[in-house]
Amino acid sequence: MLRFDVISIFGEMFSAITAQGISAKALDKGLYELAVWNPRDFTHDRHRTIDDRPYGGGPGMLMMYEPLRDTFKAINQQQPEQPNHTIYLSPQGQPLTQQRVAELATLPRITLLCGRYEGVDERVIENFVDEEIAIGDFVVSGGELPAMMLMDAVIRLQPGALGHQDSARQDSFSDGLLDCPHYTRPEVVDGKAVPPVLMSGNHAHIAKWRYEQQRQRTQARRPDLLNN
Ligand SMILES: CN1CCN(C(=O)c2nonc2N)CC1
Repeated sequence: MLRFDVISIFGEMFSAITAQGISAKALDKGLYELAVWNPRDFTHDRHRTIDDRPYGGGPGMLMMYEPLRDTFKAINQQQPEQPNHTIYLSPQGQPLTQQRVAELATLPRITLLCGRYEGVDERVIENFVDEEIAIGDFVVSGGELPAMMLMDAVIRLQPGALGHQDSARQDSFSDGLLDCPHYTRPEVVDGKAVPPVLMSGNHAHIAKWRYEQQRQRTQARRPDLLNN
């Protein structure tokens, strides 16, 4: 079973994936397990301090090294026999792709470090992080939402997570192309009809049309994907 260990000072945010949807059902089915660790539990001062000002000056605060070091130590005492892959969510990371998601989905164990403030002391990354991943070229308030997006993408690829295993295969990017258009009832609405091929019952024609739609849509919207 895939195990996620998440380091966050806002662990309650993760109810967004444990309480609803495919990720909640997958948790109930035992397709993955999740443990959330708060670095404040690894402090020793009255104020449970986990952040401090940056050396050299500059705006904001940084997450300090020692509470994170001690959190990693506690995590790595769990199931030490399981190889652990530690990811720091950060705008400085490699952009997350469906290909990387598929690779991550094969791992037995993933630790996700969710930064807050201006980030973490660089020595944390040097000593404990295997991979930095960016969820996009924009900045959000912390690593929790990026972590949940990565987790959701990985969880839905776990066998048994989706009602129909084909769903994951048909997703956008799963074959390097954007997804084709989809339609459901009614057949005609506001003067717009479902493409007749989809009503033909001819599965070969339908598959051909869908693939052609994927290629046209990818060429029009994301030609960069066609160079891979
Ligand atoms: C310290 N904190 C800054 C904000 N942040 C991100 O914007 C981010 N994470 O992953 N992809 C991203 N983009 C997470 C880390």
